[in-house]
Amino acid sequence: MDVRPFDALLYVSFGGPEKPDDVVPFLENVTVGKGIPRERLEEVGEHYFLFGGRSPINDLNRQVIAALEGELASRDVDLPVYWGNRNWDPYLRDALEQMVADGVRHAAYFLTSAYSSYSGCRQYRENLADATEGLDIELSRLRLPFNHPGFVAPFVEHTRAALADAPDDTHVVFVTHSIPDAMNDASGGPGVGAYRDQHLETARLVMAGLEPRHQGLPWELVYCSRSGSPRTPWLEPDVNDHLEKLAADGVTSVVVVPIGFVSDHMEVVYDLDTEAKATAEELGLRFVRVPTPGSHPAFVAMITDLLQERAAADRGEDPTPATIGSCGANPWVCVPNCCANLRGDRPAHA
Ligand SMILES: CC1=C(CCC(=O)O)c2cc3nc(cc4[nH]c(cc5[nH]c(cc1n2)c(C)c5CCC(=O)O)c(CCC(=O)O)c4C)C(CCC(=O)O)=C3C
Ligand SMILES: [Fe+2]
Repeated sequence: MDVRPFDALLYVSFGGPEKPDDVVPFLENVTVGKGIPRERLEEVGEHYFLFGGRSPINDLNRQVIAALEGELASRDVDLPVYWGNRNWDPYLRDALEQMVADGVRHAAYFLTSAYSSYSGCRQYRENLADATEGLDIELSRLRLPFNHPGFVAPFVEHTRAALADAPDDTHVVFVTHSIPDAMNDASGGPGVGAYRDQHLETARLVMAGLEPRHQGLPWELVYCSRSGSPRTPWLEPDVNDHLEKLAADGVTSVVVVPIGFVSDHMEVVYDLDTEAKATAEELGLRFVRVPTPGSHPAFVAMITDLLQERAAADRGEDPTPATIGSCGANPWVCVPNCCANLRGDRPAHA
C-alpha cells in the first residue's frame, strides 16, 4: 500500500475525563463560550461521576489506535499513528509538537466523527488551525465516512444480531447526538442541512443491509444528549419522548442503533444505556441497544482505506471513493463556508 506523501497519521478525537478530578475541568474545556446553562453542566457532571469520573472514550480510542497500527503493519506500511484530542489530554497541540519534533512533514488526519456538522467537522478544523500555529507541518483530512461500507457494515452486523430474536412489531430506532437546528441548517454549507440528511442515508443503508424479512420494519431517526438553552430549537424528537410515543401506540419492542457515534462512549453508556433504557423499562418496552463500530475490523480497515485513497488524491491520481447509497462521497476538502461557526468566523484547516 502506497501512503506517499504522508509520513504519519493523526487520530483526532473529543477526549474525556479519566478520573473524578478531571470531570469539571473537562466540562469547562468542552463548554467554554457555548452558553450551556449551569444546571445542565452539573447534571452532565453527575453522569460522569456515576461512572467513577472516567469516560470510556479514551480507552476505546486507545483500542482503535492499537488495531489501526496492527492493520497498517499487516499491509506492510511503516507509518506512525499519533493521537490528539480537542478537550483532554493528549491534546492536539502536544501531539502536533511531538510530530514536528519527530520530523513529520505531511500527515493525514482522521476525525472520530462520521457526519458533517460544526461540532464534528469545522470545530476540529479550527482546533487544528490553532494547534498547528507556528509549526511547519502540512495536514490532509480523511473524508467523513457516514456512507462508507466499512462504517455501515458493523451497524448492519450488530443490528442483524439484535433483530434475530426480536418480536415482529419491533421498531428500529436510529439515534444520534442532537444539535441546534441552526447548526444542522449550516451543516455541509448554508441551508444544506447535511447532518440530518446524512444520518437518514446511513439509516437507510443499515435497513437495506438487514435480512429481507426485517428490511420493511418501521424505523425512525431520533436524538439524544440535547443541551444548550431550552429556548433554542434543537433537532427532535428526543429518544425518550419517542419511546413514550411508541409505547402509547402499542409498540412493545425497540432495537436502538446509535449511528451517530463511533464508539460506546458516555453519550451511549449514559444517555442510551442508562437513561433511555430506564424510560423503556418504565414503559414496559423491550429495549436492545446495538454496539457502535468501536474497533470492529471493518471500521479499522476503513480508516486505512481512506488513508490510501487520500494519499492517492494528494499524489494527483484520481481514486474512486468507496461509498454506498446515493449521497456521494464527502469531499476531501470542505467548501469554504461548510459547517459554519455561527458564533463568528475563525481560521479553520482545509
Ligand atoms: C455532533 C456532536 C458529536 C458527534 C461528533 C463528535 O464526536 O464530535 C458530539 C460528540 C461528543 N460529545 C461529547 C461530550 C459532550 N458534548 C457536549 C456538548 C455538545 N455536543 C454537541 C454535539 C456533538 N457532540 C453540541 C452541539 C453540544 C453543545 C455545546 C457545543 O455547541 O459544543 C458536552 C457539554 C455538556 C452537555 O451539554 O452535554 C459534553 C460533555 C463526547 C465525549 C463523550 C465522553 O466523554 O465519553 C463526544 C464524543
Ligand atoms: Fe457532544
